Amino acid sequence: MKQLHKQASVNYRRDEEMPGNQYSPKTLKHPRSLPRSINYLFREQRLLFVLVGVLIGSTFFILQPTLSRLGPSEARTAVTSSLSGSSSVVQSSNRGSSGIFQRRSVSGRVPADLGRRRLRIVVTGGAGFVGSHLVDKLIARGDEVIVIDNFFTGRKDNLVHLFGNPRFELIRHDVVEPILLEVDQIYHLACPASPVHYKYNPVKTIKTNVMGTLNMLGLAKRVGARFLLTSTSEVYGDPLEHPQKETYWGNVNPIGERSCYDEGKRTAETLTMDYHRGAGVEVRIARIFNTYGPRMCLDDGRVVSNFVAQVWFSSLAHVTSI
Ligand SMILES: O=C(O)[C@H]1O[C@H](OP(=O)(O)OP(=O)(O)OC[C@H]2O[C@@H](n3ccc(=O)[nH]c3=O)[C@H](O)[C@@H]2O)[C@H](O)[C@@H](O)[C@@H]1O
Repeated sequence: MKQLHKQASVNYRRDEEMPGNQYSPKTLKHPRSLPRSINYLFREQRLLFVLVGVLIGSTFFILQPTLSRLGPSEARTAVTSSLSGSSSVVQSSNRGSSGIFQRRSVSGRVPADLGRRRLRIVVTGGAGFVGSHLVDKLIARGDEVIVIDNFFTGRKDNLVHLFGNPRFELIRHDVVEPILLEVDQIYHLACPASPVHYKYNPVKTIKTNVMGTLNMLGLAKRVGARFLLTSTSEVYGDPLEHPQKETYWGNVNPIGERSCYDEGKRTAETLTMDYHRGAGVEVRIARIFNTYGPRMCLDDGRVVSNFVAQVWFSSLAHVTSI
């Protein structure tokens, strides 16, 4: 303590002894340095080079997001027409909003014939009867489609015509396991639909409806994708109202043989609405009634294919409840 005190007094004395003992701030740089740097910039056309660099950079960043979404040939068209001063641009609305794409005319940024932004879409159960037709529509519309299917009732034959298409991908995957993909929209169809198939392994049927739907809704929430569930008229069970309106809640036996499907789809609808209300996921539910058409198996077990098969093979049609 004594020593410290001593040192402090020594320092004090030294300060006193120094001539001109005032606080001297750091000397400022010479004011002439500013015009000198401007001079440096103007010399040898340096400023011109900087400006040209900025122009090239910003042109690249403006065009890059558009070009990366196009195929090589479309990108070439886009570049050519934007260079030649084409006068149309397509601007998409926010993902969270209505999702309808608005066409706006702004001079010379994006070419005229691009239409709306290409979407990346997952279709679960896309190898099935309804799913494969949906995939065809989406591909024809110009979108990128990823099909996820475990081929329980679906067939590769339904999609084989798309195998060479660069906008099409097929993944063998069971939706009861989570999967992470970057997509804009999810069409969730994976589920056996014919009574013969969904009663084959009822526990798996309800697991697909609950776990599969949870996984797909989780994905939709994570990546901000819009979600569509294909539900069924079976959610009305043995209806007491005819025809059934959307507001009708149904009459379902929760312990019957069909309940793995009926209650499974009802739970899937509940989950869908809870993700919408709780997590803000944009959702759609489509209750499909009886469908039929090309790619449906003759032994599918649903009412129309049953009639056709019976008429085809025995020229007699029986009406039985399955
Ligand atoms: O009409 C309806 O209510 C049904 O319509 C379609 O079903 P659909 O195409 O007619 O039936 P399938 O041809 O059997 O297609 C189901 C697809 O899901 C697939 N799937 C099934 C089960 C499973 O666990 N995972 C899975 O990917 C199947 O392999 C198949 O590709 C929808 O896929 C069903 O969700 C909907 O309930």
